[in-house]
Amino acid sequence: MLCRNIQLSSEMAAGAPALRYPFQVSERRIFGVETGGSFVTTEPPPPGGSSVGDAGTGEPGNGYAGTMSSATAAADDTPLSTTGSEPVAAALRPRELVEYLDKYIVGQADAKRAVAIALRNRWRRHKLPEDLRTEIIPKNILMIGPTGCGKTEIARRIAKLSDAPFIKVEATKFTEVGFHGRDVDQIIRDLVEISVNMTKKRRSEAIKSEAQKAVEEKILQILTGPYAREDAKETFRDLLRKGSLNDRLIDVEVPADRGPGGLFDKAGAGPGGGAFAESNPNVSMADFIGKFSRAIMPKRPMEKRKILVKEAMPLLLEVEMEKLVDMSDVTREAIQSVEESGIVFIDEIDKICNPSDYRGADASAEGVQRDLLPLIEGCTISTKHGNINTDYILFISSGAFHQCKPADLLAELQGRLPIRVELKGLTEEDMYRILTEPVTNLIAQQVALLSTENIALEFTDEAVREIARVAALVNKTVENIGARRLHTVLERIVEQISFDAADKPEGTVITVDKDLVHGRVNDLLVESDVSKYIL
Ligand SMILES: Nc1ncnc2c1ncn2[C@@H]1O[C@H](COP(=O)(O)OP(=O)(O)OP(=O)(O)O)[C@@H](O)[C@H]1O
Repeated sequence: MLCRNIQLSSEMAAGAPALRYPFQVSERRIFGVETGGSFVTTEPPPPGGSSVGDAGTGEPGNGYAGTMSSATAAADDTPLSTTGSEPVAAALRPRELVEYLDKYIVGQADAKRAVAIALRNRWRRHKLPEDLRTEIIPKNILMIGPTGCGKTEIARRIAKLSDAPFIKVEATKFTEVGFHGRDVDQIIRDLVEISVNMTKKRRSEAIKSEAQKAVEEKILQILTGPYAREDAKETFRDLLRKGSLNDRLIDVEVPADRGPGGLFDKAGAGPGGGAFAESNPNVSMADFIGKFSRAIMPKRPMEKRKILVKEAMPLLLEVEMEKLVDMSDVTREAIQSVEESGIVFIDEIDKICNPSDYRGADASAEGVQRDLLPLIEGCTISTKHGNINTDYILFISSGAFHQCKPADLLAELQGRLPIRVELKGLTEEDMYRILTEPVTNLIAQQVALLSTENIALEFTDEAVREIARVAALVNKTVENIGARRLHTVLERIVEQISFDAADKPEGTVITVDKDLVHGRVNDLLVESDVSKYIL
């Protein structure tokens, strides 16, 4: 492919203030290499596979030089669980779980280990005889570390890996002062909703191809009649699959509240003109889940209508899926999944805790701790899907503990958070590693985004180091928001490129080098008041 190499770096740096950092030309490593016209990445080995672990432990930068596709990111997030009650991920050894986490999160070894052990303990507990199993409660975790250093990310990743229902809440939401005091039981109710949706989605995915087959048969029967010869039917099947019959009108029985002029508006992608109408039966799962959840409750009236094949397909698919997924099974599985594998992440727990020498009258903070206690100790919460026992839910609490210490929490709560792990603040070197090592790191994401416009975006190693340096500096001088700073700095650097990309000729190569980074952020660094608002 012909690549027009635009030295955008010098173009953009031309108007930039004089460089204040003497920079040496060191090894010039380019990140984001074009391969055969598209960006691809080395597929990370499957979590739990024997080869887990290279990316997290290799030389910084190796993990992403090159390439990435959005498909990779999706594949990587695929959970391992299929069974709900005993997730496959829990069967991974702690070492493997840590190696998996290493692919996404830099450093924070203690926290990774603690979470990996907690997950493994779930698996161990399942192996025990029932009388002993009921005695063993999860060892909840207290993560202590500054904002943006990876606390939530560790918990979220492990939940995703094990397909466990996961919820993050801010403890401060429950303070009694003001008008917005919330009922802590709502945490569990929300978790159940999440679990029901996950289970529905899992089950729907599992039966989707079966449902599609049934729809195909139904439409073929309408088109060819009940006594058609097999070979004629096969010809029609071919045409149907190719979409050649999409605009044929057929008489079909569909739910009365669907179809043109029916319940779905255009935004809802109804067959009256939205995405459904344009698509074939490969309805997006998200679309389907939304419609499906409305569809499954009461039995809906059906009506015979004359509609196009392409309109009938999604409607019939809905009906078939409705038949195949049993909602009472979904609810049962969802509840079991919450009770056995649910993870509740309570952030900012330090904000509902008063320092021991505090003499004020803030009863609300302690009140919230008292409210949370039964949940964490184990109790039964009633939800619209049924009662939930919280005994075996894993609670991970976290906080920076700048103003107070874990010992200032209620003694009972401390007892329920027996595992303490400290996460470290991120250094400049950590920032560099975060930019380069995780499989879906920020640089690879930018490269992938622009590759959709057939633009090859490259970052020199020096540029990446400079981004890390700037992020660490702004964190130090303005406010420490941890790795979140990388987003703001990087966005500022690529903003112009992103804006112009769609107007560039295909195959354009854009190189971000140290000069370009300076040009974009240097002025902000000089005036920390400005950087406070912009970075
Ligand atoms: N050590 C790390 N490695 C890779 N990415 C990280 C790391 N730390 C933070 N990040 C990224 O920074 C963002 C914020 O991290 P996270 O949500 O884990 O913060 P946190 O420690 O839970 O802070 P807070 O308590 O403020 O929520 C996420 O996008 C996460 O991926």
